[in-house]
Amino acid sequence: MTTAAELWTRLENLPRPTLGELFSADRDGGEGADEPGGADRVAMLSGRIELDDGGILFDWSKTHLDRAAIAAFEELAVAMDFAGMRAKLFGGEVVNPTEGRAADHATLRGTGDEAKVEEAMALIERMGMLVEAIHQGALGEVEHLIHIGIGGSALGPALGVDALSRDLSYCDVHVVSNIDGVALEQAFAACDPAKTLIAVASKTFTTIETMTNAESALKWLHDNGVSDPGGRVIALTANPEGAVEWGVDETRILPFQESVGGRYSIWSSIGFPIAMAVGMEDFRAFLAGARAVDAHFRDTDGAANLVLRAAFADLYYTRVRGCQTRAVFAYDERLGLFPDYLQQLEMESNGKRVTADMRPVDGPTAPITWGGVGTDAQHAVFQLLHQGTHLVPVDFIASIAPGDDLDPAHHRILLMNCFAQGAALMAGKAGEDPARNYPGDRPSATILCDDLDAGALGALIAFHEHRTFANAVLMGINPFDQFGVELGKAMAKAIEKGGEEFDASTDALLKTAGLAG
Ligand SMILES: O=P(O)(O)OC[C@H]1O[C@H](O)[C@H](O)[C@@H](O)[C@@H]1O
Repeated sequence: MTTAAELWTRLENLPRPTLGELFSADRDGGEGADEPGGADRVAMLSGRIELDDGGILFDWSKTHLDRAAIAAFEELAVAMDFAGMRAKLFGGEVVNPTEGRAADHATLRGTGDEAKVEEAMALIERMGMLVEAIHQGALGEVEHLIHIGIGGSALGPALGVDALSRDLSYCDVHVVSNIDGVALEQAFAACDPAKTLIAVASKTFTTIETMTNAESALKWLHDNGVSDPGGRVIALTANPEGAVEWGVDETRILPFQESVGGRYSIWSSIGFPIAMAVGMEDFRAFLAGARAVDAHFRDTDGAANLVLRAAFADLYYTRVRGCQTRAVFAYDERLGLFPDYLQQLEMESNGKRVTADMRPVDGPTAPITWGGVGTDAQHAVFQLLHQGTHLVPVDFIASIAPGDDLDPAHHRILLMNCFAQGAALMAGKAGEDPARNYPGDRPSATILCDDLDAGALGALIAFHEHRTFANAVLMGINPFDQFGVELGKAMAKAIEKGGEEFDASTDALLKTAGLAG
C-alpha cells in the first residue's frame, strides 16, 4: 500500500491547472483528457444533503480539486484508515487517546451506539420537560435568561440563539462569557431581576470565569430583592456533583456526558438556552438536521462524501499550496457568530503539533479560521482576498429563502453579491496597470441552504464538526483534546497566588498594574 508520505509527495508533484483551465470544457490531451469541465465539473463537485425540510447544496467546483488530486486523497484516506476511525467515532470507541475517551456528540442527536443514544435521548427528554415546564410558568414569570458559560459552553448557545430566535422568541437570552464585568453588567442592564433565570453552563463546573460570573449574577438577584436567588439557577454540566456542591438543587441540574467535548456540546443540555428561546420543537429539528449529516458522513465513501471532500480541499490548500488561513463569509446576518463558533471548533481541535501517536506532525495543521458576514466584509477585507499576496480559500454560506420580510430586493442583492464574489475571485481580470489587475484563480466553496431554519443550522454545524474530524484523521492528529489552553490558565493561577517570579516583562507589567504581591 502507498504510504501517506508518498501520497503527500504525489499531491505536491501533481500538475496545477488554474481554475479557469479546470472549468474549460475543451481541455484535452495528456492526463487531463478525461477531466470534466464546465457544467460537468459542477456536477462532479457539488452535491446536496437532504434534510427533513429542504436541503443544503455544497458546491466545491471552484476549488482546485481535480480527478488526480481526489484520487490521491482517496488513497490517503485509505492509508490513514479513515473508514476505521469513522467507525470508531460512531461506535463509541476511544478516539481521544490522550484522555482515554470516546467522542459521543453524535449520540446526542440520535446517531451511534444504541445504549449511548438511549442515555442521551433520556437526558434531552429531561431537558425538554424542564424547558416546557418553565415556558408554562412553573418557575413564575420568566422573561429573561442570562446564560453564563465560556468557550464551548457559550459559543454554540450564542450562535444558536442569534441565528434562530429572530422572528419569535419565548425568552430573551443573554449569553455572557467574559470575566470582564462589563459583559455581565450589560446583561443586567437589559433584564428585570424578578423575571430572570440564570443558566450556569460549564462542563467541568470549575472554570474561573464562569463561576465568578455566576456568583456575581446571584448577588445581583439578591441585591435586587429576589428572595431565593439560588432557586433561579439552572446548571448545565457534566459534573452534577460539582453543581450540587456549589448549591444548585438537583431538580434544576441538567447533566450531560463526560465523553462529550466542550466544543461539541451544543446538542446537549448546553443547548438549553436555544431551547428556551425557540422551544423544544425547533430544538428537535436542530438535532434532526445534524442527524441527516451524520447519516451522509457515516454511509458515504470516498469523495462522494461531501464532508470528506471538503476536508480534501482544506488539506490541499493547507499542505500543498501552503495557505495559512481559511476564511468563512456568511451572506446571512443570522450567521454573524458562525465564524467565531468555527474558530473554536477548528482551531482548538486541530491546532496541534503532534500526531495521535505522539510523533511530530509531518506538515502544517489547522489553518487560522477567520471570516465575517457579507456584504459587510466586501467593503472591509475583500481587497486582500482579490489582490493581496496571500492565497486564502474562502467558504461562502447563504440561504435561498430570505430571513427578512422586507422588499425582496434586499435578499436578491445579498445573494447576487455572494455569487459575484466567488466568480470574481476565480475569474480575475487583466488590468490596464498592475494596480488594477486581478490575478484570479482564487478558490472558494459555496454552501447554499434552501432555508436557514433550525434543521439547516444543525446540519451546518454537524457538517463542520465532521469536516474537522476528517481533517484530523487525514493528518493523523487527535482533534478531541486541548492541552494547549492549560499553561496560560496555570500561570494566571500562579500570579493570583503570588510569591512567584516571572520574566522581567511580566513582573514589570504586574507591578505597574498594582498586581504584584
Ligand atoms: O465548560 P467548561 O468546563 O467551563 O469549559 C469551558 C471551555 O474552557 C476551556 O478552557 C476549553 O479550552 C474549552 O474547550 C472549554 O469549552
